[in-house]
Amino acid sequence: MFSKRFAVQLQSCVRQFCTTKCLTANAQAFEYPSVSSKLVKELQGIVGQSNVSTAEAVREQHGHDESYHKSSPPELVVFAENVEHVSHVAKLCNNNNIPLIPFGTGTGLEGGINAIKGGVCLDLNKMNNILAVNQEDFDCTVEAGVSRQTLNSYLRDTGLVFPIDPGADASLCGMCATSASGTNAVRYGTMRENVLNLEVVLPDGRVFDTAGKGRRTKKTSAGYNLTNLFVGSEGTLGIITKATLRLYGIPECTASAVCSFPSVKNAVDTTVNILQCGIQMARIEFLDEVAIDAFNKYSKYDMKVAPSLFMEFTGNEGTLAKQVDLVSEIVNMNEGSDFKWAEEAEEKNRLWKARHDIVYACMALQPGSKPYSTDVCVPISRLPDVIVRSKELIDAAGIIGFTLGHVGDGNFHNLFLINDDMPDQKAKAIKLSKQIAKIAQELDGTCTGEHGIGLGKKELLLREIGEEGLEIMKQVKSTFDPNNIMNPGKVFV
Ligand SMILES: Cc1cc2c(cc1C)N(C[C@H](O)[C@H](O)[C@H](O)COP(=O)(O)OP(=O)(O)OC[C@H]1O[C@@H](n3cnc4c(N)ncnc43)[C@H](O)[C@@H]1O)c1[nH]c(=O)[nH]c(=O)c1N2
Ligand SMILES: O=C(O)C(=O)Cc1ccccc1
Ligand SMILES: [Mn+2]
Repeated sequence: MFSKRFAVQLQSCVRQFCTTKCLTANAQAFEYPSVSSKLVKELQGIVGQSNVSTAEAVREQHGHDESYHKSSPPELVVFAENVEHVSHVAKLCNNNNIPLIPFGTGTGLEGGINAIKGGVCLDLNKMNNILAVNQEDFDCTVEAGVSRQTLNSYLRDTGLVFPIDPGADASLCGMCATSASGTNAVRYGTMRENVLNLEVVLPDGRVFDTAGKGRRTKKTSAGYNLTNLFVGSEGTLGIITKATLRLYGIPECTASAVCSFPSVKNAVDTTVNILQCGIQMARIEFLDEVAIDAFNKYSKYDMKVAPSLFMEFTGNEGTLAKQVDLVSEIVNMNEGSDFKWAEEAEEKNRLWKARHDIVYACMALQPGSKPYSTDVCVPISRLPDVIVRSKELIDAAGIIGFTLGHVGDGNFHNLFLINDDMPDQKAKAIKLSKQIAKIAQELDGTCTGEHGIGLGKKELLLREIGEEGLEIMKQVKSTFDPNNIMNPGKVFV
């Protein structure tokens, strides 16, 4: 019997021996072989010449997401048009030990698409058909490249909506891959609660449906939950080529409001009180005074520069009025003031768009900067503690940090502005981010509520689930991806 170590050495010798003409010089430094011109021709044979690009601009565009992580362009980009393309490309890469990185829309915030080990980026945007909308069953099935806004525009006349809203117009399968959520998870949950089935291509080319072909039930007890194994897998297990998603009726009535508080603690305590009273809210968002200042300047508002809550209520006329009364009472009890209501649809849309633009609002304060984000989530009772402590750390570090987030879920972000010309900012942001994640973990929370592990939080994942947990995750990965070609270098230390 060969020992495992010997087998790995042997594999690496074979790889080196097999490496033919390289496309990029720096790919030589990686443990994976470079993409040979022979392989390029084979890929062109699968997807057609026009669907393979080695152009510098295309590679660069696919080498980074919206995070602070430095760009790592893939050796080439392949555009798939259908699941057969995906299957053949995966198999070819697998047989040649070439890294394969699925690409949605590149709006991720943890460096998930950066090709740090070289290889092939598989862009799925050309697979953009909405395959089914079952109005009477409240579900739909979309191909990998369909974005959230495209789906919702398509649904406009049906009275239905796909509500999960990370702000960015991300691909829905990318949102599955990162287990995205956003402002209205309080009411609708995250991607985990809203995916009924996924079509997945494994690295060996097999295509399968995680809940069984054509299944689209709200409930199932049939075996392991393979669907949710792929939700949040960040491209490390296989390629999601189709998603069957839950839809919701647009609520009869919606009301949005903002209000201000004398301190961060008052605002967060209000959130905790509202949730502990069991009041059904659609969104409860927090912005601290630094974020409100950026919000006012960028989106032309004149809110009081103070810690604030943005809320959304949904229901019918009767239920809505009761909720609003109760929440107003809790707000007053916590010294909240300056209640402002957005009633017209236009006004509400403007308010929530401005909330979603907050990252750009903060970045506008330091043009050319990139956002460095924390993304912790804690049990709701621990939220005041972790937010107050994180703000104290930020003040002590002498760096500009914005605090905002989906406090109704116990999930919040600190945003630091990173300018490549100011290395001390980056060092401070990295240190703070780790400190805050560790505080969250100590308070029974997680280092990421919605952005994922990607490149920057691998150590924190180990800390969160321990050596054994990580080892089990690695075993799961090797079952699906024994050659470790799927998005290597991500998630696992
Ligand atoms: C301004 C702004 C604001 C926000 C956010 C981004 C930005 C720019 N996000 C983050 C982002 O929108 C979210 O992570 C999306 O789910 C990413 O979807 P993309 O299609 O862009 O995936 P992207 O292309 O960035 O890929 C992300 C990861 O998923 C993998 N992947 C993509 N498509 C795949 C597929 N079909 N099969 C397998 N793997 C695949 C990739 O390999 C990578 O690891 C966010 N998020 C959030 O949850 N809440 C929020 O509030 C926000 N807010
Ligand atoms: O706005 C949000 O809720 C986000 O998740 C985006 C984000 C990006 C960078 C820093 C903080 C938040
Ligand atoms: Mn968020």
